[in-house]
Amino acid sequence: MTNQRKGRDFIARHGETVFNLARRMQGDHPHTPLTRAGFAQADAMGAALREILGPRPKLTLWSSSAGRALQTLAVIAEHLELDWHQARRDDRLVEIGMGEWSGRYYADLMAEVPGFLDLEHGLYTRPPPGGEWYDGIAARVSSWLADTDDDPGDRLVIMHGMSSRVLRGVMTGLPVQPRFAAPVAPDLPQGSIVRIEHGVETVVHIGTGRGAAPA
Ligand SMILES: O=C(O)[C@@H](CO)OP(=O)(O)O
Repeated sequence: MTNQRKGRDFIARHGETVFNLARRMQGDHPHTPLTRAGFAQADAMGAALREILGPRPKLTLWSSSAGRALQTLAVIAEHLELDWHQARRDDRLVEIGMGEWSGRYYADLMAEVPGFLDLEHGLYTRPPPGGEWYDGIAARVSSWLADTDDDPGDRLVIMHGMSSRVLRGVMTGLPVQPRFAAPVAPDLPQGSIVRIEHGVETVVHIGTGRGAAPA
């Protein structure tokens, strides 16, 4: 499926959190706060978007309902002189559900479940127990895309390492990767922003953070 929207979509991952810093898995955990590095990444994202869009752009603001995404959006909105309270949030934009792995340290899980992480792709090799798999993410982000297809003009969407890669994969029409059962776009450092227009992706800002996993 490719995106039918006429406007441009700017898609970014939230800034670094205390869990990212500690190499803990947060998944759909509702709130883990940003670190100072995370605020600096959000600050840089805001400045980059202001360079591209100017002050008070016509932009529909969307965010994952997770606190770390909303916190990142607050900093960006300040740069753009937009009202954070106008942002719309949706649970279909949250990070992969990590089930029993939620809150675990990557190092502990690597010792307990060797091979659970595909280090080359920065993705899991199996669904987390009680969690979600990439086809589930593709289904929920596709549902969000279908429901919001008639959003006017440009949009900014703040989400997460893995779920943003699946959304970007769906929007750019990448093939389903059998190993992951979903289309998954390449990983980008935390703090990066892509623009997708008519199904074509362009990286408009490269962040200084880490990749999706281990975060
Ligand atoms: O939830 C997490 O631990 C990571 C996984 O990639 O995602 P994010 O930090 O982007 O929310």
